[in-house]
Amino acid sequence: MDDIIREGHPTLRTRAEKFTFPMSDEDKQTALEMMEFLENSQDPKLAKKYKLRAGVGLAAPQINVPKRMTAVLVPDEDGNPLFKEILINPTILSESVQMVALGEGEGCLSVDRVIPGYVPRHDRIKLRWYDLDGNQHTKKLTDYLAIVVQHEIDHLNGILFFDRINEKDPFQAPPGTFILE
Ligand SMILES: CC(C)(C)[C@H](NC(=O)Nc1cc(F)cc(F)c1)C(=O)N(CC(=O)NO)CC1CCCC1
Ligand SMILES: [Zn+2]
Repeated sequence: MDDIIREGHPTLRTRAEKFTFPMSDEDKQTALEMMEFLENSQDPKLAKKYKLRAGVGLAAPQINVPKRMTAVLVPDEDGNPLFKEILINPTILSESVQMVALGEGEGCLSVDRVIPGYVPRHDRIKLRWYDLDGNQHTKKLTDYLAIVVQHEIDHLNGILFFDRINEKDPFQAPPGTFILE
């Protein structure tokens, strides 16, 4: 997974293709490797050894695979997986009017620079996705987990987090946006 493409690579600005089922073994293998990358990046020893930033999400376009799949691995305070899923053809069925933004802004595994500013996102979303076997799942997500998933789905649509930062005033978010510290 050291072949994470960086900002400037055209694949990061393309719309990824939907999967049809059954998925090829190759695509399933790629999905599992994406999750393995996140697990390794969150292992302090391995992260140190391979100089990895602890990743919580990775979208296939970031490894130059323009297909609609993303791995999400969000740990809880004890480091146990709060949400660990490979999302195939994820779609947001509904989203709250309430907006949220991380107080410290966002970064990206494909963006090697710090871009300050609030990234306004929906605080609650109803997510639908398929797993590697083609089973359908639906789940309501809130706060940080909702932020991660929206960040990853943006990658499937060629959107990067800084596209959503207010250009005139980076730390101005839409009125009522909940700032998550
Ligand atoms: C860009 C990077 C800083 C590596 C970010 N990591 C991250 O948020 N790590 C983290 C946070 C925790 F709360 C607990 C923990 F264990 C690790 C990340 O993976 N991403 C994913 C990405 O770039 N996907 O394409 C960026 C995040 C910004 C907001 C949502 C995802
Ligand atoms: Zn990213």
